[in-house]
Amino acid sequence: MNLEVLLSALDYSCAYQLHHIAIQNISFDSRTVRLGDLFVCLTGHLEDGHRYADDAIRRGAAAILAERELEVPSAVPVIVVPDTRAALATIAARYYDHPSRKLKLIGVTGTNGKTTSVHLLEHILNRLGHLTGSVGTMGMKVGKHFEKTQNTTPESLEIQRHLAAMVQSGAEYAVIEASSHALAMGRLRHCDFHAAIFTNLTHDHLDYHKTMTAYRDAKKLLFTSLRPATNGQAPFAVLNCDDPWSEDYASATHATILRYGLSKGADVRASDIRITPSSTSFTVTTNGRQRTVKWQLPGHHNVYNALAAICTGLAENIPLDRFISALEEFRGVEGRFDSFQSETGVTVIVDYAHTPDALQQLLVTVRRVISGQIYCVFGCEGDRDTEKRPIMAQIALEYSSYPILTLDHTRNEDPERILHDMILGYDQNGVSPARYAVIPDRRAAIWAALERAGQGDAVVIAGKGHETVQIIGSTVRPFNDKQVALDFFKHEATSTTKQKLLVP
Ligand SMILES: CC(=O)N[C@H]1[C@@H](OP(=O)(O)OP(=O)(O)OC[C@H]2O[C@@H](n3ccc(=O)[nH]c3=O)[C@H](O)[C@@H]2O)O[C@H](CO)[C@@H](O)[C@@H]1O[C@H](C)C(=O)N[C@@H](C)C(=O)N[C@H](CCC(=O)O)C(=O)O
Ligand SMILES: Nc1ncnc2c1ncn2[C@@H]1O[C@H](COP(=O)(O)OP(=O)(O)OP(=O)(O)O)[C@@H](O)[C@H]1O
Repeated sequence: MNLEVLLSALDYSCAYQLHHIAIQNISFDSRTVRLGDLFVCLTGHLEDGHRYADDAIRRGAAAILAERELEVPSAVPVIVVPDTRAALATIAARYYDHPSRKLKLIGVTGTNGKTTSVHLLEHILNRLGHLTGSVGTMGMKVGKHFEKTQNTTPESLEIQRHLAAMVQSGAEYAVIEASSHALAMGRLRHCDFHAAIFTNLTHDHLDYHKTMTAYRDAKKLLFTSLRPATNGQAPFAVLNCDDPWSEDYASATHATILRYGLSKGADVRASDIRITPSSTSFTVTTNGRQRTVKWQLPGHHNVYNALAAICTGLAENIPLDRFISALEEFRGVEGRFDSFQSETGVTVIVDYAHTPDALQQLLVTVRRVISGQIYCVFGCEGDRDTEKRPIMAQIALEYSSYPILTLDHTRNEDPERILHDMILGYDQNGVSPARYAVIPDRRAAIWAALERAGQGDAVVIAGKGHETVQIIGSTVRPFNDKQVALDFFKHEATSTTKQKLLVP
C-alpha cells in the first residue's frame, strides 16, 4: 500500500516525501520485519521499540513510525507522531480496510465470564447457521482456521488482521473478548462495535489500573465506542443489572440497553435455579414469556452467562425457543469447571478461577454438589495484582474444607513473597496451620490433595484451567493441572498393581 495513503488520517511530521513509497506490511516487532515493511516503535513495559529501529532497518524496513526523531543509519524515512500506539490502531484499520464495518462485532467485557460468553455465543450462532469468528484467551478462530493469541485481546494490528480474515471467510459475526488492558491501551480503537456485553466487575488487575474506578473506566470505553445505527440496525448494550457498576455503563452509551439478572427489573430474568451434580436448570422470564432452561454448565455464574447470551439473541431478533435449544447443547469451555471422577470416587475439578469472585463462585458451586470434603489447590500469579492474594486465600479457607496454597506462574517474582502475601491474613487472624497447607511445588500440592481425598470428596484445582505451561522466572515448563491429576491416578493404579504382584 502507498505509505502516504496509509498515513492519510494521521497528523505526522517527516523530512521525506512519502508518496513514492509502497509498504508491504506493518510490524511492531523488529524480529518479524521483512523487506518493504513499515516498523512501528511502541513503548512497552519491558522494552522501548524505538531501540529496535536499527534492527528493523537491517531486516529491510522501508519506513519507521516513531514518537521522536531517530538517528537511523540509512535514508529510511522516520515519521513522527505523538502516540504510536494510537497511530498503529488508525493505520491498521486503514490497512485492512476497516473490517469491523463489514461485520456484526460483539465485544464482551468484565472481570470473569468473557471467554465462556464468547464461546457460548459462537456456539449458538453457529448452530443457528451464522458464520462467526472469535478472538480471546483461547485464541482466534474463524471457520476451521485457528491461531494462538499472546493476549486475551491482542494489539490493534493483530485485531484488525483477525477481523479482516473473518470478513474474507464470509463471517457475519465477530465475537471478541475486550480486556480492560486492551481498552485502556487503545488496542480496540477503530473497532466499530455493534454490541457490547458486560459480565461483571470485581477485584482484579489493580496492579495495572490501580483503582476500581480506573478499572471501571477502562471497560466503559467499550460502551462509548458502540457504533451509530447502521443499515437500520441499532447497536445494543447488554448489562448485568445485579452488578452495581452496570449503571455507569448504561449512562455512558447511546445504544439500546438490555438488562439481565435475577432482580425484578431485568429484561431477561432467571428464577428457580436448581443445581445438581450433572446439570443446572432455571426459568427464564422475558417480555412476559417463561421458558425452562436445562444445561450442563454448573453454577449461578454460568446462569448469568446464559442470560447475557439470551439478551443478545433477543436483540438480534432470534426466536427465543431456537436460541435456548442451541444454548442447551453447549458443553462449556476447556478448563472451566472441567471435572472427572476417579475410580475411588474422588471428584476432580479443574477451573480457571484466578480472581476472588471466580474462586468464591466456584467453591460455592462445588459445595452445592459435593457433600464430602473439598480440598482447594490454588496459587496467585507473580508480577500481577498483589492485593487479591490474601483475599483469595481467605475465600479458600471459608469456602473449602482444606486449602493447599501453591504456586501459579511466578514469572519474575520471588515465590516466597507470593506465598507470604497469600497467608498474610491467616497469620494476622491466628488461623491454625493445621487448617491449611503450603506446598510451593504445584505438582506436589495437587498430589497431596489427591492423596488426602477419599470417596465423596472433591479436589478443586483453581487458577490455570486450560493452560499447558507454568512460567517460573524465565523458564516456561510444560504443566497442565488436569494431566497432573490424571498422572496421580495412573501412578496409584500402577503402584497398587505392583503391590498386588509383590504379595505372595
Ligand atoms: C505488560 C503488557 O501489557 N505487555 C504487552 C506489551 O508487551 P510489552 O510492553 O512488554 O512489550 P516489550 O517487550 O516491552 O516491547 C516493547 C515493544 O518493543 C518491541 N520489540 C521488543 C524486542 C525486540 O527485539 N524488538 C522489538 O521490536 C516489541 O514488539 C514491542 O512492540 O505489548 C505486547 C504486544 O502488544 C503484549 O503482548 C504484551 O502483553 C503481555 C504478554 C501481557 O501479559 N499483557 C497483559 C498485562 C495483558 O494485556 N493482559 C490482558 C488480559 C488480562 C486478563 O483479562 O486476564 C490482555 O488483553 O491480554
Ligand atoms: N459470570 C461469571 N461470574 C463470575 N465468575 C465467573 C463467571 N463466568 C465464569 N466465571 C469464573 O471465572 C473463570 C474464568 O472464566 P472465563 O475464562 O470465562 O473468564 P474470563 O473473563 O475470560 O477470564 P480471563 O480474562 O482471565 O481470561 C471460570 O473458570 C469461572 O470460575
